[in-house]
Amino acid sequence: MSFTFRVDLRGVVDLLSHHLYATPRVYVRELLQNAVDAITARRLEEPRARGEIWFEPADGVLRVHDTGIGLTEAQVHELLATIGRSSKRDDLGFARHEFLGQFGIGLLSCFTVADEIRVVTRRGDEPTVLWTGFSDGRYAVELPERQRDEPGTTVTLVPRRGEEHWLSGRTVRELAGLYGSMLPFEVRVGDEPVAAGLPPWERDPAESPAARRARLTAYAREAFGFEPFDMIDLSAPEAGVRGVAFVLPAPANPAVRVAHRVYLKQMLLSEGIEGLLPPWAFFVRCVVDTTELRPTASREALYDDGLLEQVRDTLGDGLRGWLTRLGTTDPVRLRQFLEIHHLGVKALAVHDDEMLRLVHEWWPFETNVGRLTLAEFLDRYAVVRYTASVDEFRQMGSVAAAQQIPLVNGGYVYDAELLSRLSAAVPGAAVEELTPADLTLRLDQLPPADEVALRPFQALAQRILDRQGVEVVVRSFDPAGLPALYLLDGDAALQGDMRRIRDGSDELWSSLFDAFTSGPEQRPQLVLNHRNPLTRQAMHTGDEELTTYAIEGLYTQALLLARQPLTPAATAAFNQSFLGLLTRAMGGRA
Ligand SMILES: Nc1ncnc2c1ncn2[C@@H]1O[C@H](COP(=O)(O)OP(=O)(O)OP(=O)(O)O)[C@@H](O)[C@H]1O
Repeated sequence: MSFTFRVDLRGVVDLLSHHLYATPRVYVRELLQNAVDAITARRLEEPRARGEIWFEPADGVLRVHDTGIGLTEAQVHELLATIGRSSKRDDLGFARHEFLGQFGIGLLSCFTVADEIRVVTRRGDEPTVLWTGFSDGRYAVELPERQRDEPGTTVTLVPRRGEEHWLSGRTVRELAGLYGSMLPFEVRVGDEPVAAGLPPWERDPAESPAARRARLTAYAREAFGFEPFDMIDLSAPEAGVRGVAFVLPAPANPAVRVAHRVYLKQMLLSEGIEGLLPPWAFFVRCVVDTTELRPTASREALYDDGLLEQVRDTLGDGLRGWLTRLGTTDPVRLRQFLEIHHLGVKALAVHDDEMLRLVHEWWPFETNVGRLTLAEFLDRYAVVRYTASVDEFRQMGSVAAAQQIPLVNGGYVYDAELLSRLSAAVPGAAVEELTPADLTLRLDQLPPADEVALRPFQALAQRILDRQGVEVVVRSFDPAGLPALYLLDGDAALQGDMRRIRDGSDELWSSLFDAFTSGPEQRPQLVLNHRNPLTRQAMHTGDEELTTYAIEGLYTQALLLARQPLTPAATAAFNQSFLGLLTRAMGGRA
């Protein structure tokens, strides 16, 4: 046996009117949309019919009149009284292309602000019908004596107590202007038209480029609250999309979802539509009109279907094309743009060769020979050697420069990723990562006789720095003024962190961290510079206590130069060395 679901009307009305829509403001949009659809339907039968929508806030209620197709009594029963029934779907239940609505629930949004909705409607020469709906789910249908003079519909909202302000003249004017000012019909509130002139996506052949720029700049200021760095015309004919992207004048946070203004057949759907552009395009805000993309029932989002995906790609291509054109037509401006939005462009270049070539050509990287683009760097030095972290660059930059190794800082967001795939996008570009271990290999070894002579010293130094988990190496390198160099590569840093966490955690966690730290231990290195007179002196003091202070002092100084944090053990070493050396300098014993 089968049964039919029963529905608690009061619950459904409450759910649809209060929980589907983000704000009561949208009731004006839903009324406008019904009026627009009714006029469209009428014009399918009478192409020259007037298209007028008139909001009349008066006598404590709001009336909305339209010159649309109207409804017969039978249609009123069928369409207004059945939740989910709509005249805007075809026999197979698909949304009809020419209408804005499709779900058969929009009118219910009025219950967010009204307790009672009255619809007086007339279709052709049929009698006028009055439908009255209440928020508790009841409705009544009457054939009033007084006939409408013309076909069309008037919807009257009787406000709910406490919600009267939503129906005030001021609010209605603001909301009708927001949602309806671009509509190709005459929309009025009281006696005032709400039209806002030429929509931003339209072009007027008589308008000069400068005048258009000024018009669009004013629009961006008003709609988005900023003076755009530039504007880009957008078009995706497959979905009837036309629009303008405004480039933000200041860096945007890539983690914040970007929302755009989307119009459907010239009526504003929402100011907060996400997902219209690819995620990397966080440096623009758009206004677009579409004829084909479909909104979800709340109209706060677009259906994420194949068509939207295609539109995303097409609009993304448009933005990418603007960027590459800027590189050829106005490089200075492109540099200004990159100063502001390099993060967005780099995010894009991680997957996009064309954008990577743009970064290669135009974005100046930090290097140990000054700021240079990768193209300039390759031109001069033939190979791009880079460090994968800012710390490594800080540790190695000046020493590498002294060894005639030009070095790029690849430590900022996306840079190492971009550098590692540069040769795929730029044929012939040679790229190599330089690790601290590579650098140590490039520093001069001591002559064998010196090595042998220094063995006792090195063993002592190693014993002292074992407490710090550091390996001691002696090399001879420039600049001679640098006594010691602290080198820590990424893997060693990670392993060190893991070990510290392991040692400070309970049994369960420490056994888990053991799994990560069980490989051969990679220790940071302290490279003592044999070319430095002070370091050389420290190697030959013949006084174990003084050597200990000197090694601890050189170690902590190298740590600070590498901008590494001082661990408790390093701080203790620093204190001991400093105080010990002071005491000795003043002629005492520690
Ligand atoms: N001003 C109007 N003139 C003529 N018919 C109307 C008017 N307003 C509503 N209707 C009729 O009532 C039906 C239900 O309207 P409602 O706004 O609830 O849903 P919809 O517009 O069909 O779809 P959606 O939920 O997507 O807005 C419409 O399909 C339409 O046939």
